[in-house]
Amino acid sequence: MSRQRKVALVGNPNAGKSALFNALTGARQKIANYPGVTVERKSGRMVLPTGEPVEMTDLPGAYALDPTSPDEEVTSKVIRGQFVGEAEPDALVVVLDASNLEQHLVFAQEVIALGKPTVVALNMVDLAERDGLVLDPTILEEELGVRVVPTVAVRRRGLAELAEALAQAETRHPGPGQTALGLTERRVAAHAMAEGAILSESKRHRLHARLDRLLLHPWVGPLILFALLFVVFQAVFAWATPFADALEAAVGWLTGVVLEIVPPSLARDLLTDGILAGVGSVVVFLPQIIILFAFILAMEASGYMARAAFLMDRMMAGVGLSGRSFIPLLSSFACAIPGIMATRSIADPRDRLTTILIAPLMTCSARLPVYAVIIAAFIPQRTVGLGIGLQGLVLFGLYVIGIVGAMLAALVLRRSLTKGAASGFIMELPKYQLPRLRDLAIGLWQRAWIFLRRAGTIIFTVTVVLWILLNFPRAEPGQDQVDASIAGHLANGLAVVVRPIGFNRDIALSLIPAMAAREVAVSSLATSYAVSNDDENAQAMALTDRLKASWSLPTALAFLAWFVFAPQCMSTIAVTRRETNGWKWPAFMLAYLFGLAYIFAGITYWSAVALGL
Ligand SMILES: Nc1nc2c(ncn2[C@@H]2O[C@H](COP(=O)(O)OP(=O)(O)OP(=O)(O)O)[C@@H](O)[C@H]2O)c(=O)[nH]1
Ligand SMILES: [Mg+2]
Repeated sequence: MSRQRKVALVGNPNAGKSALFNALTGARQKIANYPGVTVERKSGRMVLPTGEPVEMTDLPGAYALDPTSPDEEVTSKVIRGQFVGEAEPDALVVVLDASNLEQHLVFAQEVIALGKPTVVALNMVDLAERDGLVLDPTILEEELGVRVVPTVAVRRRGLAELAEALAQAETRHPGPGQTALGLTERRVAAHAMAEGAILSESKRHRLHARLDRLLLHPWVGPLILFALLFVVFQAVFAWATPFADALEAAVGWLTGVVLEIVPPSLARDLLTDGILAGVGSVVVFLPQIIILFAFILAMEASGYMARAAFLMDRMMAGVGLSGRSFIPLLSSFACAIPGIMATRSIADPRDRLTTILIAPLMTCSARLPVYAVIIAAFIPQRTVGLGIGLQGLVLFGLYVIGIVGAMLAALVLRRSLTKGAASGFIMELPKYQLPRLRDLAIGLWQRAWIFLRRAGTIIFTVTVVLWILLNFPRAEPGQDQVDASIAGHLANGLAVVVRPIGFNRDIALSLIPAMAAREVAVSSLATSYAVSNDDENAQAMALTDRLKASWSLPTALAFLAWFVFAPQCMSTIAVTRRETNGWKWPAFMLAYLFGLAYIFAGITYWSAVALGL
């Protein structure tokens, strides 16, 4: 029996390869409206109309077979069969953006010239039509010597024809006389071909040009971006509050039910103090996470995010980074791990290293529960004029401090350890699109699921282990259980180190387990308060009320400052080790971020005390 044949999807960034891959194989690869989304190859299975199953591979976008960045290198190696452990593809699907034909044809010619059985997917014909372009695929077929099938990946149009063409392409020999042309010749040919294939063109994209003039304006643009982000963080608090309150009430109610029906025992304590108080205190932040990601996903899908990258380019160049770093840094707002992986699209190694080192300063979504619980407890829920909520303002401020900290860190790094000139920015701007509700819903569902899965696995496990360490050995009568426990002893040791920056024993107790995941800081605070408090009435008390009762405002602010900088996440360190091939840089990252966290928490605490807060 012969092995299953392989088909690879190739094309320029943002052509719709991953969207086509998802449509053909039923996979759920991330797609977004900016170049450089896919940085690793991914495989799936599809069945051709002949009944033959083939293995489909989605590749990172590339501009040439001659790679200039690590993600392009993946593409180039896979296509040529030089990727270790991966067989050479038997056929290729070249994905073109029909509304950006001339540019995409440059790379398409290079790929077709390899002589493999190839089909061209003329994707995004809907956008081309919208822009008033009328295209003739048969003219392209003649010029390119391969089948050209119009598709709309996101509406599953043209998929059957594409599969049909693919089945035939596999049994057909590649066209004769396809000599590899140089870049300039291919550019000239691409221009001629695009000209020939475009039958007519209207001026409908004038509106978009006008929109770009506004959104990319040197000073109006950044203002709009700033205002937009401001609204996002206001919304995170204002809209989420009723839902978060309802979830909190539900957890409180459940705790009441357990206390009612389960007789007093250690098992009941584990349920109420460990699981409900601990994990429950994190899960209540689901609404905030969803609202934040709804904005991020909508900004990505509409094409605005790529404009934001353009706006930021100047500022990034100022600190020695290129706009290329924007997307990885942006991804780090969800989580530093995909962010650090996305640096593979940065060609310059020093650029890339700098971006990896500052990525953990972008506020990942795991910090949101920590920020939100402290803000809810210590920042009054009032407006500061013009209907601007103070809580949302503080949250916005924390994000801004993270960004400013990252830019300053980059500035210092680029003048010392990762010295070098900033490289140019070559990102093309995607077209504006209205976000599709279905894609938004899927994206939100995925984010919610990631969050809940973390709560159910890592946060759950760490909280239960902490609960055990907090409960043994048992306290003598009259002694506080936390003081008597193993965890309490460890925390008292660490407290000596963090007391100068205003941290109490309970905070010290939460810092070590929070290395597993930042949200654990919240669950371990909740659990330790629940364990040290035997009063059943107090057990139903919300974490925010307990915090208010036992922390001073300077301590709370210092805790926030700590979390802006502290590298409280093992997985980030692990992925940094993998991406930098060694322990040197992750060790450096840990040291400089903990150093910054300590210093800034200290400054915050002492300033707040001096101000009499
Ligand atoms: N209107 C329309 N949008 C599309 C079509 N195909 C893809 N898109 C959108 O175009 C954007 C880019 O799609 P992706 O599949 O991420 O592109 P890609 O080629 O995988 O990009 P990289 O991974 O960055 O190389 C996404 O916002 C998609 O929703 C299409 O046929 N029509
Ligand atoms: Mg992709």
